[in-house]
Amino acid sequence: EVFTALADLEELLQTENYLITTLENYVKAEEHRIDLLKKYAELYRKHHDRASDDVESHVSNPINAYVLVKKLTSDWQQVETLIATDVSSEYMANITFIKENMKFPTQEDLNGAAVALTRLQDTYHLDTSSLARGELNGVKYSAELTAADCFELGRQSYNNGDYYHTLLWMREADVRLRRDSNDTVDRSDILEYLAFSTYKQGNIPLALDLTNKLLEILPSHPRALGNKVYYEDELQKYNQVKRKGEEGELPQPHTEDAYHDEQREIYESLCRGELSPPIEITSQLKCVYVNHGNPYLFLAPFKVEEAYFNPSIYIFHDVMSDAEIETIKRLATPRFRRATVQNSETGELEIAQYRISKSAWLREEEHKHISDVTQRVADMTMLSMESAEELQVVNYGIGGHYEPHFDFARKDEKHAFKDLGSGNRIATVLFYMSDVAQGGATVFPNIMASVWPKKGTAAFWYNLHESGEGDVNTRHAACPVLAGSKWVSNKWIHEKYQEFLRPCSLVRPPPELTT
Ligand SMILES: O=C(O)CCC(=O)C(=O)O
Ligand SMILES: [Fe+2]
Repeated sequence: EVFTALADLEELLQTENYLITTLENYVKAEEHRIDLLKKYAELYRKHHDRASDDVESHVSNPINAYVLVKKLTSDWQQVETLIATDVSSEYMANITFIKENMKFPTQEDLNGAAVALTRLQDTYHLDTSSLARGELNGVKYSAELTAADCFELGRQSYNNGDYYHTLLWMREADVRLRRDSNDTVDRSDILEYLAFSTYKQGNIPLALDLTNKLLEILPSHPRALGNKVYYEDELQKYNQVKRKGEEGELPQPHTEDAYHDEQREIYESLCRGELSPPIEITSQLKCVYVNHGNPYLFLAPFKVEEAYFNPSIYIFHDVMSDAEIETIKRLATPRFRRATVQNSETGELEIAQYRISKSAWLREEEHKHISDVTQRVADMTMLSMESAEELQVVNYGIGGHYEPHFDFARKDEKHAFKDLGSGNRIATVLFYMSDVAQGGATVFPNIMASVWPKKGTAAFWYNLHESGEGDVNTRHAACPVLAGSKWVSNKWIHEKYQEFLRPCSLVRPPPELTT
């Protein structure tokens, strides 16, 4: 599928360019054919009208008689041939070739792109009408959506059983249709989706109301007639129950659900940049130059900023050059696959809605720039790269994200990493290889920390406590990308060989001995 990475979407523009050219050429060919037919028609009409002025004297002339017969035999044959000429096959063959040989989106892509848009809408609190105007947080990025575009978003949501977004987008389609009645969508279709989704959301009176409106437009609409009876019945039953006072209590939210809702709220607020760590933490955070006593780093020490303290999250500035980034992107792009996650029960790799991006792995031997990056990670972290994984490159497309997760394997994940022989993922170094126009932060909901992508910087944290126990506070997520393209790469460092290397802190002196 193509919607999961921006790199693929760029190729779609090229496909579209070929399609447009084919369409233009087809239109030209058809126009030429129609022009010829028009000329024939005009000529025939002219001759005919002249003859009709005086029928008898016209046909009594032998030359005219000959011309008339000839026109209707051999000349007319040409007209028929021209009418029957199939200009379309050649162009259809062209289109088929383009679809088969170039990147082309599928129905799943359409669905994926629609789901991504509704996810962005929720996470970033974007209202439907601004989105339809092509605005993201007040910045106009794109053309307006038509009523038909909004209708399709509603239809996709409906097919996913998402009635909440169906209603939002169908209402918007309706508003836009009233404004621009030239649009290619029928109000009756909008009303039908609105009525059914409203019913699904439990509002029977409104569903009935909408169905009646639909019947005003199309009085014999078969489904609407059936639904009207059904809604009226349901409403009657409901009213009877209410009169008897048998109404049960409203279901109370399950406490576990409430916990998850709260977690989700924190996660999304962090993505919107509305939360930060408490002042007790932020007031202690430092920015320092670090050389780890490594003579190579004396002249160009690392610029390190703390994003959180205990667990420490470090931000290293300017640790990946533009040239390295270009190499990494170039090598990874042709190898991109939809990113997978490990099923914690079966150990199988599978695709999931909660992780949407494309990724590829790069080996050190492939390019000096890759091995340079590994060496830099060693210098930054002072850890051994002996047991580290290859470099994972990730590109996020429209609404691409990775919901809150741990990078380390939990105890119950028996199958966790293929190579647990090298121990668990002790640390993560996450390189940002692009700036992101809007959205796309890496956020840590347990500690309310966030790191915003900046090209050339890297985030570094330990996933495990010194005991080897997983640190639950490292739970983190990649927020959906709202505007722009997000490129990152991960270097996961494992426990093996780090026994004597792990420093207590990168930026703080060891605690002083007290007497
Ligand atoms: O892209 C990000 O900001 C985080 C990615 C991540 O957490 C992961 O790939 O494990
Ligand atoms: Fe992660």
